[in-house]
Amino acid sequence: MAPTPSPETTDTVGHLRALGRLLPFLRPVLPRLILGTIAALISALLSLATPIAMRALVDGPLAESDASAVWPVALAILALALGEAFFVYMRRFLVTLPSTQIEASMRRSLYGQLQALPVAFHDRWQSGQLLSRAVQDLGMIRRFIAFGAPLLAVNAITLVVGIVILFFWSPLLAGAFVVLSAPIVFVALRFERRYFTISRSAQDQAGDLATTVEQSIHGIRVLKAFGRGRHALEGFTDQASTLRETEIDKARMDGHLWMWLTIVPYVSYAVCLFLGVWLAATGQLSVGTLFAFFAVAMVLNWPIESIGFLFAFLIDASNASRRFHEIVDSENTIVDPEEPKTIAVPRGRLEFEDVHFRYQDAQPHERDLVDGATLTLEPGETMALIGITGSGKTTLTALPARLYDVTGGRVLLDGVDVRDLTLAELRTHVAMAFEDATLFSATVRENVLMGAPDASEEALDRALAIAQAGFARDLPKGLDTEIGEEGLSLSGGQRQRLALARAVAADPAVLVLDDPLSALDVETEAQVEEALRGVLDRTTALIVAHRPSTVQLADRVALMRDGRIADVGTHSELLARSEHYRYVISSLEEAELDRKSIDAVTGSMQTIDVDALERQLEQEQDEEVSR
Ligand SMILES: Nc1ncnc2c1ncn2[C@@H]1O[C@H](COP(=O)(O)OP(=O)(O)OP(=O)(O)O)[C@@H](O)[C@H]1O
Repeated sequence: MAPTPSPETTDTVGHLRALGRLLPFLRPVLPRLILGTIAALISALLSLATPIAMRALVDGPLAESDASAVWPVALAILALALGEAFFVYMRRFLVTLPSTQIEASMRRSLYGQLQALPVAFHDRWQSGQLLSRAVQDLGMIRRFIAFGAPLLAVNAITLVVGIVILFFWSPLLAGAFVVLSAPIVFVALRFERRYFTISRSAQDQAGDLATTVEQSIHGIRVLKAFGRGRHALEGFTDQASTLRETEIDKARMDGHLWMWLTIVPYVSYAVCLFLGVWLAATGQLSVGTLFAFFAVAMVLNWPIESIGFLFAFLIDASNASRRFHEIVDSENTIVDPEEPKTIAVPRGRLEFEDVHFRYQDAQPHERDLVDGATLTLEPGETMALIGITGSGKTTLTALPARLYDVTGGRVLLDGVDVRDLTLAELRTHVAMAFEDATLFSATVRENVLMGAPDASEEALDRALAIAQAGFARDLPKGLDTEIGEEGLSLSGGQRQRLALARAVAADPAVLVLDDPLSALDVETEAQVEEALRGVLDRTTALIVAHRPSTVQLADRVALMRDGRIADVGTHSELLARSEHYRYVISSLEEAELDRKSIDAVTGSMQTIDVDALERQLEQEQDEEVSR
C-alpha cells in the first residue's frame, strides 16, 4: 500500500513542515549540526573573501606596478584557501556523525513502532513499503541532514552576502545581475510543484518493487515448483521498467531545471560584462572592482546552480519524512490499559462472552465474521474448535492473545477482560503455535525459548520432548545450531515441532494451537499428541482441529458455524446430536484419508533418489526461464 500525498501539503511550507517534524530526532545532536553549518558558512564566506583580496591586488600593487606589495596579498589568498579547506573538512567532521545517529534513532523508532503496531496494521501494509521506508527513505533523510540542509542554508546566506557585496561595489551592475537572474525563481516554483508528485511516485514504486522481490524470495519454492519463474521475472521487469521511467522523468525534470539554472546566470553574466566594461571604460568603476565583481559572481554560480538539486533533494527528503511519519503516526489500537489489572496465579479459565469481530476491510453490508460467539473453557480443559473452512476458527483463536481486539463482547481470562491486562502479562499467560511455523534466524535454543528466555534447561528439554523435537540435538551444533533464513533449513514438520516446543516452553496457563501439527506424518503426530496429553492436563488448551485425531485429544469440542459457537460437547455427544458436526467430521476424515494415501506414496518414494529428481526438475525449470 502506498498512500497518496494530500495536495495541500505540496508547497514549500508543506515541505518545511514535513522536515520540521524531524526536529525531535535532531534535537540531541543539534549543537553539532549547528557548528557544522557554521563551519560550512565560514568556508563559503572565505571563498567570497578571495575576490576581495584579488580586487585589492589588481587596484593596488598591479595598478601601481609595486611587485613587493604582491606578496602579502598572495599570502592572504593562500591563507584564505587553506582556511576554506579546513572549514570544509570541519563541516564533514561535525555533521557526518550526528546524521548517522539521527538515521539510527529514526530506524529504531520505526522498527519499534512496527513491532508495537497490531497485526491489523501489517495486514494492510505491504512488507516492501515498510522495508523501503526503513532503508531507502531514512538513508535519504540522513544524506539531506548531512549534506543538503547545511548546503541549502549556507548557499542561501552566501547568495545574500554575495549580492550585498555586489550592490556595495556597483548598484547598477548588481541590479542588472539580480533582475536578469530573477526568472530562475519562476522556473524553480514550476519545478517544485511537478517534482513533488513524481518524487513521491518514485519512492512508492521503489517500495512496490521491494515487495515483489521480498515475496518472490519468500515464495521461491512455489514459483519454482509451478514453473512461474519466467512469469515472476516478467512481472518484476514491468515494475522495474515503470520505476525506471519514473526515475527518467525525474532526471529529465531535474536536467531541465539545471539547464535553466545554467543558462540564466550566464546570460546575465554576458549582459553584465558589457555593462561592466562600459562602466570601467567610462571611469565609473575601477578595473579591480570589475574583476572582483565577476569573481564574486562566479562564486555565486554554484549556489545558484545548486538550487536545482538542493530543491529536488529537499522535496525528496520531505517526502521521505512524510512516508516515515505515515508509519510512526499510525495509531496503535492494541495497547496496555491505563490502569492494568493483574492475575497473580493464573488458573486458565478462558471465556468468550458474546464475542464479535470483523476485519477492517469488511464491507458494511457483511455480517461480523465472529458474530456473537460464546464459549467457556474450564481450567485444564482441552477444547477442540472445528468448523468448515473459512468459518472463522483462526480468527477466534487470535483474540485471547489480542493479536486482534474484539469489536464486540469480551474475552475473559480468569474473569479478567484480556484488555485490562498489560500485553506483556497477557502473553505470559497465553501462548500460541500456528500452522505456519515461523522460525527466526537464530539458534534452536533462542527460537524455542523466545517466549521464556529465562526458562531452565529442564524446561527446554521437556518442551522439546513434548513436541517430539529431539532431532534438534542431532543438528551439527545441537541446540546452538543457527536455523531460519540465515542458517540451516528444516523440514515443514521439524519447523512445526520447534514452534510447538516454543509454545509449550513458555509454560502458559492457556495454550492456543492453530493446527500446529498439519505438516507432521501420522506417526509423529500420534507421538506428539500422546506427549501433549501430559501437558494439557495442567494447561487450558484451545486447539483448532483439522484432523479427527486432534478432536480425539480434546475433552470437549466446540463447533463453529456462521461466526457462532453452534454447539459444544464431547465428540460422541456431538456426533449423536449434530448433523452439521457429522458433516464437518466426515469432511475432515475424507481429507485425512487423502493425506494418508499421500503419506504412503511418499513413503514408497524413499527408495527413489528424490534429490536427483528435484535437481532434474530445477534444471529443467532454469532452462525454461533462460529460454
Ligand atoms: N487478515 C485478514 N483480513 C481480512 N480478512 C481475513 C483475514 N484473515 C482471514 N480473513 C477472512 O476471514 C475468514 C475466516 O478466516 P479464518 O482463517 O479465521 O477461517 P478458518 O475457519 O480458520 O479457516 P481454515 O479452516 O481454512 O483455516 C475468511 O473468509 C478469510 O478470508
